[in-house]
Amino acid sequence: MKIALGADHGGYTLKEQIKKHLEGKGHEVVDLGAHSTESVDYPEFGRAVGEAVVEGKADRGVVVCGTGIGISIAANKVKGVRAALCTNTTMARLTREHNDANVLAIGARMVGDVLALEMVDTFLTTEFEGGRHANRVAKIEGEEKKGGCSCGGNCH
Ligand SMILES: O=C(CO)[C@H](O)[C@H](O)COP(=O)(O)O
Repeated sequence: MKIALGADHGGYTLKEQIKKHLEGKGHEVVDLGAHSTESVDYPEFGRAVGEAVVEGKADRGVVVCGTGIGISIAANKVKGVRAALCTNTTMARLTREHNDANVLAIGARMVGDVLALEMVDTFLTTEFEGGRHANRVAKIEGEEKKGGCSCGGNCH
């Protein structure tokens, strides 16, 4: 699989570990930064990963910041992104099975490295269940089309 990775300074070290882990398993990694622990702003990295996924430059994305919160919010601003902040492997599995999440968000200051790598593996190996969940994901996509304005999707 082709995986886009992004992190701020708080997530940089874990992002590097995830990169090594994924490459060791034969995945192709698209590393969209950051490239050091120098302080940076997480929104640009969340956006970069989100765009890579919706533009088909990566199959899925993983984003990391200190809590995982800011970078997941940023990634979710990109239309078509369903970024899920997870803190355990059950969430990582269920967000694939039920939400068809395409970006996994992790808080490097919140979870240990071993758990983080397990969540990544679970996220990448779990398929969307479809069925009743497909209707719900379609409704999320419908909300995106409305674009937060009153046009009903006509102006986009
Ligand atoms: O978790 C984050 C966003 O949700 C950031 O990683 C965090 O806010 C960075 O903080 P600092 O600049 O103090 O290292």
